[in-house]
Amino acid sequence: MSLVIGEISYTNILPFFYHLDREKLKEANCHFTPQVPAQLNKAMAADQVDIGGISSFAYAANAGAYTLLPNLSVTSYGNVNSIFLFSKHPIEQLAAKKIALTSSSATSVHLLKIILEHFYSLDVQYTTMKPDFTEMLREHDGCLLIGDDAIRAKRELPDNLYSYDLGEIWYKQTGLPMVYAVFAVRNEAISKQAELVGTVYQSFLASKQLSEELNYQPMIADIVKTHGGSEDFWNLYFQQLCNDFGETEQRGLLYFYRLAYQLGYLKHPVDKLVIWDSVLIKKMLANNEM
Ligand SMILES: C=C(O[C@@H]1C=C(C(=O)O)C=C[C@H]1O)C(=O)O
Repeated sequence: MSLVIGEISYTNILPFFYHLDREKLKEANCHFTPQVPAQLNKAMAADQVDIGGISSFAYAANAGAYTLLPNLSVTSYGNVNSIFLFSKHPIEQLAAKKIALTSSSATSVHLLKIILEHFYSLDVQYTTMKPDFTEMLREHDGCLLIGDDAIRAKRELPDNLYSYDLGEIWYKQTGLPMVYAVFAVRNEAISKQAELVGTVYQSFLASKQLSEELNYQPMIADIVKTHGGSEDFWNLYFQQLCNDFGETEQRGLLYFYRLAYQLGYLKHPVDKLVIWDSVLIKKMLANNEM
């Protein structure tokens, strides 16, 4: 029995991974695979990754095959600070303009399309590219970057460019949080090895809780060393992200799915989320079945 754990290679997912007892999980035959979200989405759809963080859009595209893990997400109520449309023109003037989209995202590219099409009534031309800010803007009017690529570009943004935080726009337009990443597990992995899935789930939850209790220290000190930026920036970044997945976050996500379906980005409507039963998990733990 073994499980492949997908690990999004951006700092925003760190609260779930920083305090994991990786040695213990490796001894239990878990393997970690760090990749950008679009690659993890693909790998999970191809049965190469069993459990972990994926783009929330990828859950909707594979809803029948995956189950969501409760209380875990990467969400923002307003500014997300790492998902930006950078543009040579004000957003209202983007009709028929050319936008380069990062190839590492699934949620944010659809979020941008929904924002421009549904909220701004703009028809825009899109090209998908590797997340290279300079290359993307060479022949395009704007570009979408996410994660650490977006944080770096925003830090060094030339004065003549506009930047739009997609989390902020979504919240202003809908009054709802935006869920970028969810934690999912392939249904097959639950049916074959529920105990190990439970152990991994509890480990993610414990890491998240400890991260919150410690106010994201010392994680932030490590991030400053590896990614630069100030402690103040990262403190605010993690304070503004929400890692819960309760009723309001789920409502925001379902509204995103509704618009994605209406605009033709999802083949099937998703109006229900299948979430692993946390009561059952607790019972299994209490009975020492995990
Ligand atoms: C907040 C972010 O959320 C990420 C955005 C994703 C996407 O657009 O598909 C996927 C996973 C999240 O970790 C970010 O990368 O900045």
